[in-house]
Amino acid sequence: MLSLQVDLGQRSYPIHIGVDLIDRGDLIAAHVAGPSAVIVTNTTVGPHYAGRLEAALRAVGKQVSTIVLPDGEQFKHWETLNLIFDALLAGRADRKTTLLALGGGVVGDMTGFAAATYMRGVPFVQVPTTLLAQVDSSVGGKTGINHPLGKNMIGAFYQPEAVFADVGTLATLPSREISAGIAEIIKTAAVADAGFVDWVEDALPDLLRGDTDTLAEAVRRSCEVKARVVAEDERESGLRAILNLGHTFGHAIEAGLGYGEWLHGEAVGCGMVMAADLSARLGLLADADGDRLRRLVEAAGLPSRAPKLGEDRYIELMQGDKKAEGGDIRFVLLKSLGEAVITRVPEDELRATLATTS
Ligand SMILES: NC(=O)c1ccc[n+]([C@@H]2O[C@H](COP(=O)([O-])OP(=O)(O)OC[C@H]3O[C@@H](n4cnc5c(N)ncnc54)[C@H](O)[C@@H]3O)[C@@H](O)[C@H]2O)c1
Ligand SMILES: O=C(O)C(=O)C[C@@H](O)[C@H](O)[C@H](O)COP(=O)(O)O
Ligand SMILES: [Zn+2]
Repeated sequence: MLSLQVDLGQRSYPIHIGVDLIDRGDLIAAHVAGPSAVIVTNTTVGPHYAGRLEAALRAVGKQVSTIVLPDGEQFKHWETLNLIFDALLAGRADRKTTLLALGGGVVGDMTGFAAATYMRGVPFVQVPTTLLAQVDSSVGGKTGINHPLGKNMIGAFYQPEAVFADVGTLATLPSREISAGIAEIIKTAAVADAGFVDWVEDALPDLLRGDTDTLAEAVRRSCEVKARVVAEDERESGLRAILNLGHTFGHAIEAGLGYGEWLHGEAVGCGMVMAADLSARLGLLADADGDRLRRLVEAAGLPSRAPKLGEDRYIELMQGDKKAEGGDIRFVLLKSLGEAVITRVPEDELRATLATTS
């Protein structure tokens, strides 16, 4: 096992990365202050892993119950969130109850938001089981749900007590989901670490075949970058927005097609290619670097051609982006593979990118 730290003063927390961590009741229970824990999972992950996590916590004397949510991005909304509240209230969960998010980013984002708001805040622990959740969503405290008009539009910044990234759980993850996780790895590298981009290119075959050591190294390197950015700008008043590379386009694709049609990682992969096109068009990024990013996205098994939603529809959806100010869309663009910049963009250049990439 190896460990990193997210430095946020009194709200600092560890990220543990290793194999079979969900069996480590001793380590996990150290972040369950009261006598009770409630595992929140879904119908796919629960049958694989909830029993092991329950047994591990009971073995160290914790009372444990489990809430099972429907599976899918299309269920990341109010009604599903309410299922968590219904079960917590029916089970008389109190303020000392710790929630454990066992699953991918959807379970993690909803469990975190439930923890932020149940009785005005109870502790929660992230136990991410997708590559995407281990490299990105379990870290940093962005929690929330989708709205038909926009992605992650209702939520809270609320940090977990700890993150346990058990890379052994990735053995049951479908290959399409591995590719989706690689999209966020590429993003993290592209905005902050040129050496990491080189590493991802070399490691890609091993990542795609699910080699445990390579996956663990990708989780470590990604979390190292994310922890650094979050420690500097927890609430995205500036720097943290670089972690949104590809998301302005990507969120428009997700909402425009209907949540769950494309995976979040697929939309981000394609969104990065669109952002690179726009960066090159504005003279910020060399064409060769844009091509290199597109080749990496495609080699990772991700789409690089955007769906045809129509230019006006894309623009309408992107105007609702959380980075927009007074209706002006702000984009995370690239100056090189390893350095990002956040800027407004002339509409004709944006339309040119939409026309050529979709
Ligand atoms: N909070 C953040 O900072 C942040 C960052 C990135 C993404 N996100 C959010 O995360 C979500 C995407 O997360 P995701 O890609 O993990 O999707 P997901 O949570 O939908 O999980 C993907 C699929 O894999 C299944 N699954 C999970 N673990 C498994 C395992 N070990 N074995 C077999 N199947 C498994 C899930 O049930 C689901 O069907 C999006 O809603 C996105 O907005 C949030
Ligand atoms: O942690 C962040 O900050 C990110 O932007 C990470 C993204 O990968 C993630 O998809 C996040 O949920 C997007 O945030 P949003 O504020 O644009 O909804
Ligand atoms: Zn993302």
